[in-house]
Order: sequence, then structure tokens, then C-alpha cells
Amino acid sequence: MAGAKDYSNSQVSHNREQMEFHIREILKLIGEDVEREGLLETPARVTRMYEEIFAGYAVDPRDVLGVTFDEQHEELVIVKDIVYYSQCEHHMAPFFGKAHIGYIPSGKIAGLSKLARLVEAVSRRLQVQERITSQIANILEEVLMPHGVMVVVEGEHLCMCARGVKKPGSKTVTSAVRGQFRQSSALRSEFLELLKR
Ligand SMILES: Nc1nc2c(ncn2[C@@H]2O[C@H](COP(=O)(O)OP(=O)(O)OP(=O)(O)O)[C@@H](O)[C@H]2O)c(=O)[nH]1
Ligand SMILES: [Zn+2]
Repeated sequence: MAGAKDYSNSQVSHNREQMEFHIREILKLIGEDVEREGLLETPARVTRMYEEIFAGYAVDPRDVLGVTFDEQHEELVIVKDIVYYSQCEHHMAPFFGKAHIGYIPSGKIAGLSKLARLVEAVSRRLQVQERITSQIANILEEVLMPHGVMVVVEGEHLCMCARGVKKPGSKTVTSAVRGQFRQSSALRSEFLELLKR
């Protein structure tokens, strides 16, 4: 993403032919025979898969929060265990795990599914886990203007498991806190306690 506020890219290319061509070239460069039967459809398949796993570029995640409801519930709301799949921007290798979102509304609540859609919109891109975490927190803060937001993201990075340092099972945990969560350790503890249930 170009800048902090540029969450979507209207230049997203849907030129499948070009994508297939370049994937075929990569297959050749890694030493494959692109004419063998098992690989004939691979460039087209990978192109379709890229459209899916990079679908986030075409979406402004602020829009997916969509309709919000006016509601005077000014207590903690948590949606946890939201599974996400992303690709690390350094190796284009998958990383995946769960995101947990908590916020304290101040008059506006979001549809619960929209929180999961927000996670989808920011993770289906080339990312780093830290940015997924802070973008979720920033967008919630911007759209809902809540009293506070806390986001915890857990991830397993294949670039650390299958290659490089080769540490399968290692987990990265990132968090972002905004508003009242920043000031109150009791609130952060309440959120973390509720994640254990
Ligand atoms: N902070 C952060 N780092 C990440 C994430 N995903 C991958 N990385 C790291 O990005 C770094 C890239 O380091 P480089 O030294 O440029 O690349 P490399 O030679 O392939 O590094 P190794 O993985 O150590 O073999 C590695 O340390 C990865 O673990 C992420 O989501 N957040
Ligand atoms: Zn990586």
C-alpha cells in the first residue's frame, strides 16, 4: 500500500493473460518443463488463486465495516478467533493465524461479521503481521470512533518454518491498543482474560 491512508488500489490489474505468462516464465526459471501435463493448467490456477489471496487490494477496508448501528452499549465487545490467511511481503510466503478484536463503543456498533470482513480486507494482501494489527485498530478507531480498541493477532509464518531459520511451531503475537485500552491495564487484562475462555 502506498501510504498510511491508501487502503485500496484502483489500479489492480485483472490481466489474467499477463499473469499466466509470468507464472509460466517463473516455472521455466525454477527448472520445470511447462509442457508436462501436470503443469499445463498451473499458470491459470495460480492466477485464480492470486485473485483470491490478494483480493484485499481491490477493497477499501473502511468500506467493509459498512452499516453501523446506533446503540448505547458502552461496554466491551469482543470477536475472537477470526482466522486469517495472508502473505508476507518479504518472501511472498503464507502466514496465518487468528485475530482477536475488542472495542468499547461510544454510540456506534459494527455488525459482527463486518469485523471479520475487516480482517479479510487487510490480510488478503502482501503484509507484515504488525501492519495487519495496526490497520485493524486504526480503521476501527476511524470508522466507529469508539472509546477504545484492542487488537491481538497471532501468526505462524511459513518463511520462518519451511525455510530460512526453520523454526516450525514458533508463533508471533502482535497487539495494538487505542483509546481507553492504552490508559487502563485493567481493561487490557479483562480483554486478555476473555480471550482465554
Ligand atoms: N516484523 C516482521 N517480519 C517479518 C514478517 N514476515 C516475515 N518477516 C521477516 O522478514 C525478514 C526479512 O529478512 P531478510 O534478511 O531481508 O531476508 P532473509 O535473508 O530471507 O531472512 P531469513 O528469513 O532470516 O532467512 C525475516 O527476518 C522474516 O522473518 C512480519 O510479518 N513481520
Ligand atoms: Zn517472510
